[in-house]
Amino acid sequence: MKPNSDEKEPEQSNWAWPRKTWSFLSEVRRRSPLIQCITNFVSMDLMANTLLSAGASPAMLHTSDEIPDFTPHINALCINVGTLSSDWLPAMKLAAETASNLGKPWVLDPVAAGASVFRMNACLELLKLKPTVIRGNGSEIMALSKASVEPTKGVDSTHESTDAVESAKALAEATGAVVAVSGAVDIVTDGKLVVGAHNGVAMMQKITATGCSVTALIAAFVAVDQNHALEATASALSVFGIAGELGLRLANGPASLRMHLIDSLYGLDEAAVLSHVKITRF
Ligand SMILES: Nc1ncnc2c1ncn2[C@@H]1O[C@H](COP(=O)(O)OP(=O)(O)O)[C@@H](O)[C@H]1O
Ligand SMILES: Cc1ncsc1CCOP(=O)(O)O
Ligand SMILES: [Mg+2]
Repeated sequence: MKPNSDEKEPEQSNWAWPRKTWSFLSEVRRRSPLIQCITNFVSMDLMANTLLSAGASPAMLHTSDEIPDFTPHINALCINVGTLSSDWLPAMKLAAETASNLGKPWVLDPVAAGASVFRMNACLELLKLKPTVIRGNGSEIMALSKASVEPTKGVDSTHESTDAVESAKALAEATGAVVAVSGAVDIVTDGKLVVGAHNGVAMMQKITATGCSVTALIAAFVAVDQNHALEATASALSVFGIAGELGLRLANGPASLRMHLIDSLYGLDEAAVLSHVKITRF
């Protein structure tokens, strides 16, 4: 029986999400999309292991010298400005431009976007290259939406994701991207529809690079169906959150949660996904 009576919009009604999410995860496992990640030094290991556990194939290639040969063969690209420096930015732009020109999806993680003028300008230049999805925490999405540089707590958020709903909608409208704001509730919007993914546990914030890693997971989900980027994004956030929920049952703290989250993501089965996905209209 359906858990709600939203007969008019079966595609978006709550009962459809668990099946949709399972179908995305199954496709990632079946097709093992190749995901190029140009990411910060902190996140490289957890991001690559997250992608492998989900069934995708990560490649952390970041030099401009290789992009013309390699990027045309990827299924999606993840760009993360976490440890940005001026010598890395041209490669990020070249990879994003190559992906965009070839119609391949790419996802931007604007880590600490509002922390400096250099970082903000880099993010604004990357936005011009048409990311398919932008995923940040509340403070990052609010700063990027207003293009405002002001004292921040760096990579951590001082806002709830729900504080950033209007900023996320405005950013989605302005860029044409699907925008995701992570937090206790993960918000996902294309500028009109807003959905919330209610999975995850607070301790995930105590593991560095969980945000970076879920952005890469979004790239893997979008890679298998780029025409449904909003659904792919919400599904990836929900799956990562469920891995955190199941992982916490076995964990003693952040270090063991990191390990059990990866194991839980690897072992997620249909029954667990169908019974745990909590995605609703927001
Ligand atoms: N309070 C919370 N409750 C449940 N899940 C959370 C909470 N805070 C963050 N998460 C989850 O942790 C992951 C990283 O999100 P977040 O900490 O917001 O990103 P970032 O590391 O970029 O700041 C996401 O999957 C998010 O859903
Ligand atoms: C600590 C840190 N410093 C620069 S990038 C980075 C990792 C940030 O990872 P996340 O955004 O997933 O918390
Ligand atoms: Mg982050």
